[in-house]
Amino acid sequence: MNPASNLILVGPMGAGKTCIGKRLAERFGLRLLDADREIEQRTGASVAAIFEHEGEAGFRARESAVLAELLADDGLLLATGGGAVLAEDNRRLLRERGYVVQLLVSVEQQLERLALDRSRPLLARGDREQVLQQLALTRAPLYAQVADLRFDTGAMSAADAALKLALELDLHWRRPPPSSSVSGVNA
Ligand SMILES: Nc1ncnc2c1ncn2[C@@H]1O[C@H](COP(=O)(O)OP(=O)(O)O)[C@@H](O)[C@H]1O
Ligand SMILES: O=C(O)C1=C[C@@H](OP(=O)(O)O)[C@@H](O)[C@H](O)C1
Ligand SMILES: [Mg+2]
Repeated sequence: MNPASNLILVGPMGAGKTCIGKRLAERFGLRLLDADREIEQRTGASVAAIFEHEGEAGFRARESAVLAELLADDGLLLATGGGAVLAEDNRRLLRERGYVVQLLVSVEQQLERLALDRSRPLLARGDREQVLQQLALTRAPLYAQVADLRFDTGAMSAADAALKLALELDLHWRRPPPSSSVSGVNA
């Protein structure tokens, strides 16, 4: 949706949604929310523990509920989890409630960035490269369905990626005017 007051980051694990999101939130004066952290806070358990005890279906149900709750608000920078686009209702919500940026990353870069990571349960399911390739195949079209803008995080640092993406957003993201100017009332 454009104009939109929320900025939403989607994309695969290791694309940089969480760490680029932090920098963009500061740059644009948005309230930073990370869907995974919000799920963990509400559940009192880690993402890995939720997968272990409730299965992926249990995690997805929690994820959908949290996305709906968080996106009732405005002025957010929402870093989603990589599977947030799986449910059609989630995709509709993301499109309706924000300007959606799809972060692109190659499987090679994912493998490098996540080499030491033990917190992502989907990466513990077998050969990491095969898992990531399979996820990329099935999910790339879903990210594309919701994206207003695509941004390749490529071979640059997270800090540089955030700076470059901010410049792109300055060009393309139309934010609604502050509510005071909409109503014509000045404090
Ligand atoms: N553009 C980048 N270049 C190098 N490392 C990155 C980049 N973006 C993210 N990282 C690193 O990759 C890891 C995963 O990033 P994260 O923001 O958690 O990804 P996501 O939330 O999309 O899964 C972190 O260690 C982060 O520092
Ligand atoms: O791709 C996925 O299905 C997942 C990605 C993770 O978030 P990040 O994309 O922030 O790593 C987290 O939500 C969970 O491990 C499942
Ligand atoms: Mg993340």
